[in-house]
Amino acid sequence: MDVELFPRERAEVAPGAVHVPQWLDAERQRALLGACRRWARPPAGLRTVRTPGGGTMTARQVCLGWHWGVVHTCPACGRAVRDNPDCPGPHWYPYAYVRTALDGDGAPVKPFPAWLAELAHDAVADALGPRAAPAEPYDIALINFYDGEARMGMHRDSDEKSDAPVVSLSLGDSCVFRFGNPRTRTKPYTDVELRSGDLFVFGGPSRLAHHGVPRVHPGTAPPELGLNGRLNITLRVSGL
Ligand SMILES: O=C(O)CCC(=O)C(=O)O
Ligand SMILES: [Fe+2]
Repeated sequence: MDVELFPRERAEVAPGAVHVPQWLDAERQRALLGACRRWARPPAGLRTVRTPGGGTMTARQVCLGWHWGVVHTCPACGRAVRDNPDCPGPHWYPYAYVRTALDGDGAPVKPFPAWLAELAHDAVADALGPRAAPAEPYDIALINFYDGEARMGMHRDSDEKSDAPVVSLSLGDSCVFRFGNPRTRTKPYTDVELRSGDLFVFGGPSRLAHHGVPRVHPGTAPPELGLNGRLNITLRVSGL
């Protein structure tokens, strides 16, 4: 990793949304990457997630603690569909947190380790202050792997029953992380470059803000990490 002439500064991107550059040092990044490689293996390993309407997400995902995925498939058309006018079947919001990889190999979700809950707690305390750290333990990890072509559309993390801040850790290639507002998927938003080792925490008035990843910059990972592509680990409190 190049040494910066001027270190990147921490920034409050929106109320309750803080970017802390280089929060994980090289050794902790390597350790977290090693854990992600173990979690990505079957059973209940890395999978392709379906989108409502019959497509697939370009980032592939593995979950810990609770599995987030498609639980309702339209009986008429077989797709994870919310509102398909061509389909005579009833439609539901197709996603939920469950304990098995229902839309993968059907195996039980891997456990959420205590050390990861501690890491999430420390991340919130560092980014937002010790009073912002929730009393309930962090118990969900969604780990997304992006190759150079992968993206993530604007969305809100709204399936949790807790308002505890979301903790996001990045490894590997840099990306453009678009952080918006709770009301619309469009402007106003701020584009932030997230690099390997960066922390981003969003809670309080920004807990339900729209966000997404419009672009990954291939080949920008620190060479000593040994990862082609980008991993993002989001840690959440389920409230379930
Ligand atoms: O990859 C990222 O930085 C964002 C991931 C995300 O928004 C999510 O998993 O819900
Ligand atoms: Fe998200």
